[in-house]
Amino acid sequence: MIGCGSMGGGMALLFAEDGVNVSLSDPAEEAMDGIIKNAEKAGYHGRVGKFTDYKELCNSLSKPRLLVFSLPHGNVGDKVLEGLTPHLERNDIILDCGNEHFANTERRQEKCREPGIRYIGCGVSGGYQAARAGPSMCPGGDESALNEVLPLLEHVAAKDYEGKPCVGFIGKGGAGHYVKMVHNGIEHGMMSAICEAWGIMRKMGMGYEEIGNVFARWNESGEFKGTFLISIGADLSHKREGDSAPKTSGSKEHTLVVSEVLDKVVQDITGEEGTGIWSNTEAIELHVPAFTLNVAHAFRLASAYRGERLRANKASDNGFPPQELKIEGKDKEAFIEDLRKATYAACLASYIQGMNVISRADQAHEWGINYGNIWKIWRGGCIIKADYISDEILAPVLLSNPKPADVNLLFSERAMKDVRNSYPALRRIVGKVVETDQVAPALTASLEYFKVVTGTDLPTAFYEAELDYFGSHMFDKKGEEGTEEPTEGRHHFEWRPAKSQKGEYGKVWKV
Ligand SMILES: NC(=O)C1=CN([C@@H]2O[C@H](COP(=O)(O)OP(=O)(O)OC[C@H]3O[C@@H](n4cnc5c(N)ncnc54)[C@H](OP(=O)(O)O)[C@@H]3O)[C@@H](O)[C@H]2O)C=CC1
Ligand SMILES: O=C(CO)[C@H](O)[C@H](O)COP(=O)(O)O
Repeated sequence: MIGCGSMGGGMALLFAEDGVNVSLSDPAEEAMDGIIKNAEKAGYHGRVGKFTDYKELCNSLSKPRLLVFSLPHGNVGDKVLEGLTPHLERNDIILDCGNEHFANTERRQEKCREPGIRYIGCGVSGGYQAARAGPSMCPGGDESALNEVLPLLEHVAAKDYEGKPCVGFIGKGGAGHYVKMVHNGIEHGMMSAICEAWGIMRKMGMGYEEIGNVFARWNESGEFKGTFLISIGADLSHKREGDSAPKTSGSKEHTLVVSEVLDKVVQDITGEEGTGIWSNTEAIELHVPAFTLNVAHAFRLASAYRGERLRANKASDNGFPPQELKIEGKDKEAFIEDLRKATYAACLASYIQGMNVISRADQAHEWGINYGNIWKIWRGGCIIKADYISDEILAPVLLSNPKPADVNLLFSERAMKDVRNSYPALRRIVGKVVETDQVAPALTASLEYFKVVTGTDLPTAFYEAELDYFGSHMFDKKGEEGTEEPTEGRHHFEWRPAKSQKGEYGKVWKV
């Protein structure tokens, strides 16, 4: 295990628990000592050892060697690979379990081709708790190498509610890391919608624990049945300082922990993680409309700059704070039901947009993605696990052995039945949000998304006319054949001929 942080440490113990001898490598010796101590405590006697030298580390492994990376993305992995390569042999396998950028993965796969090292890019999900108990695993690259390690991975991976392992070959090249990256993009859309619903309930005067109880109910049945992010929302809402762990410094015993958390999401800016940036960049570069994912990302970026928000608040004479929402009795029940459906609609939008990014990339890179295996790995152990969405929305499409172009859930009558069913609630919630200045960027963007992507008469007609006016960018005309594809229009109108300041005409147009 190269990299013994929160994920690597958990996975090292997970492998040891499964009977595997694990050799650790990490610049921090105390991190390795901590893992060895925990392994001994758990009864995995002598199964975990530490190494500070790559040669000794590689000599400690049976052949073909399996090296698991759990490292920060970028240069670190390149340096580690460079250091290890002289001590590795043909057919050794690297299983990169970090959140690495797929282009780095493919570059390293290329580099490993000549020495015959097989490099698998394997996103893992579920956080550090799942690293210890069994994560969802998303491997891509050399299928023959994966087949060699699959029995081990199937043993340790998370299991879905039918006991099936949440791991399977995703596709060639960097496909595994790509799908994990988009998993995180979907995660961001869902987390944005869920926190927005939480913020709205707070403005309804609801207590933290009362909101937790609402999330617990949402998680029990209906469209949010078995949704990991909703279930942890329910759980965290009740956690108090000193309950199960020493209290956080400066906090009072028994304070609800969530009540003390500041409103900043910073890891895009600190560079700890890159998946949110990469998945949005990919959506834009592949021309996939991903309203919810893009806006969720911008929302967390804006949240990170607290100092700037404070200054802008002052400059704008206290900003535009959300008003209290006074909704009581039966109206409150109905409003919370609308909020549930609206939040679900935004989560569904996130899935639709994420799957569209994956299928577009699959077509571009010809990875031959196994969509049935995406369904399988997202069934359990991962952050976007959502039983209802998995069973009702994803299964009919992803298990039909679809061509990438047919993966678009917007074409699925089953998915669109849910969109139609939740849309009126989403509209009512966004209406209230606008009226009372609630903060709900992902919910609002999702409403716009569904309107736009199903719309057949968009105001972009006027946009196109203006583009042609100043840039002669051409346009298609209503009622013509062959206008469905995103190809350049066939008409230009000379809206205002170019003239010199003296009134002389410039370019002469053929019309
Ligand atoms: N945290 C999470 O929930 C999840 C994280 N991931 C991904 O898994 C990877 C690891 O994440 P996480 O465990 O949270 O991060 P950590 O920062 O906790 O762990 C990374 C570890 O790698 C070590 N490291 C740095 N350089 C080297 C090196 N040259 N050789 C060996 N080890 C090195 C670090 O040591 P030091 O601290 O001393 O620099 C650290 O112990 C990342 O790619 C992350 O994106 C994936 C899924 C979930
Ligand atoms: O990969 C993960 C989960 O799937 C990690 O938890 C990761 O740290 C989340 O970070 P980000 O919100 O920046 O994607």
